[in-house]
Amino acid sequence: MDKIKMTTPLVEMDGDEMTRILWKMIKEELLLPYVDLNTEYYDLGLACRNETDDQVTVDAANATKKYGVAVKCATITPNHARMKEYDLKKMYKSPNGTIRAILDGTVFRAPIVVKGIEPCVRNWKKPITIARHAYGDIYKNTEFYVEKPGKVELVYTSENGEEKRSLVQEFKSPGVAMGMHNMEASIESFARSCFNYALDTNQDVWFGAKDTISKTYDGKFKEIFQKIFTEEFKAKFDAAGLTYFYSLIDDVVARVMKAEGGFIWACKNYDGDVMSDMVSSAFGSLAMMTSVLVSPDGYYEYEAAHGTVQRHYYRHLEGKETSTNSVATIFAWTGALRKRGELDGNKALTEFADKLEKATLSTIEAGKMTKDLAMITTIKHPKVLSSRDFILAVRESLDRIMK
Ligand SMILES: NC(=O)C1=CN([C@@H]2O[C@H](COP(=O)(O)OP(=O)(O)OC[C@H]3O[C@@H](n4cnc5c(N)ncnc54)[C@H](OP(=O)(O)O)[C@@H]3O)[C@@H](O)[C@H]2O)C=CC1
Ligand SMILES: O=C(O)CCC(=O)C(=O)O
Ligand SMILES: [Mn+2]
Repeated sequence: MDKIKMTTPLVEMDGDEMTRILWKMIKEELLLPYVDLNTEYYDLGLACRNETDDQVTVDAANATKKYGVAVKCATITPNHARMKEYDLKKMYKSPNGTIRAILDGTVFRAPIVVKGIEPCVRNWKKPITIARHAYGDIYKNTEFYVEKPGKVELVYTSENGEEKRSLVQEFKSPGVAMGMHNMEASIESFARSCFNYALDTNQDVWFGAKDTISKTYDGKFKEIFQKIFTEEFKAKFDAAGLTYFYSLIDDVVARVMKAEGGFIWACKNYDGDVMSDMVSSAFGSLAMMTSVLVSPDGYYEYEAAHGTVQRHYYRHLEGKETSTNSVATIFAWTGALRKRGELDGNKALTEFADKLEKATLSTIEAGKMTKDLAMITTIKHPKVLSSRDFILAVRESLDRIMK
């Protein structure tokens, strides 16, 4: 069989730890045998970020703007422990924060639903899609440790030198302080992408923020969502029988737990980060959630919602067998290949992405899965596979489908 050709390169961002191991296996076993992979490769592994003073991350984000579609492996965001472990020149910022700040947009995260893996929240009958604002807030903050008594102020200086200041805290003893921001234009495009996605997928939109406490910051999110909804989307929502619902974030969290699912939950950046892990884990496993960043300029970055699975990697380094679930990383590749195929009118590539997803899900439905799923499946006597054996089982299934 001839390999499927690709006309435009896909931006490939490699990553760290266990997901870097899975990345290589997925390419070797599930992609390269069938596709003449045309990627522009960026190594976002921590060693290379350190060598390039993190320039590689910026280059990868700019390449995504050039070609339109990227696929990213999970990466380490360094903390003090990682500084020592990797002998880093500095404590680099999150590559995801850097890339999302350059591309802007909304991250859509939806659970991968498969027979035999039921949500542990009994009343969830349909998937819940998290729409996470990808720009700003704590992911683009500035913060410091206050060592001695003194005053921390927030100061704004306009272009012609006028100042606006407000006291953050009069410190009598050591503490911490942080400044963060967001942009009206980014919040507007976040709102538009949520409402457009709702119309495309025929789902309601729920949004929660804490406007009673954060009257100006969260209040602005609430106001912009309502304005965009009323002015641009209400008529279309009415015609489609859909609704937009706003409430305080804590009320929304409580309601989500009692709901049936089948809606888009728009979340501010941090809420979406945390709640997507809660939703994916309750739907089955952290490794069963897709994630795509859709930028207002029409760029797409596909990834898994989970991290580098550090604990499994240390087992791997000790020479022990691991059973790490590669499904979300496989789906990051299929999402990116499908989008590349759609943009290039490359039907063979789009169909390949569909087949690889089908092969992955049918492997699980046949009772072959990694440990995280085996612990919760309703399938009797599941076969627990190692990281590699699961990918090989998907390969067998894919070979059958591709014939
Ligand atoms: N998008 C990204 O690039 C992200 C990167 N990170 C980075 O990842 C690193 C590790 O973060 P951590 O908090 O451990 O989060 P992880 O999401 O990597 O893992 C947390 C735990 O979830 C379970 N888990 C997650 N993914 C899988 C999988 N594919 N298969 C099986 N189990 C899974 C494991 O549980 P158990 O051990 O019980 O089996 C694991 O220990 C950090 O350095 C962080 O900076 C974190 C989040 C996102
Ligand atoms: O970039 C990071 O450090 C964390 C990212 C993350 O947790 C996510 O994308 O869900
Ligand atoms: Mn996260």
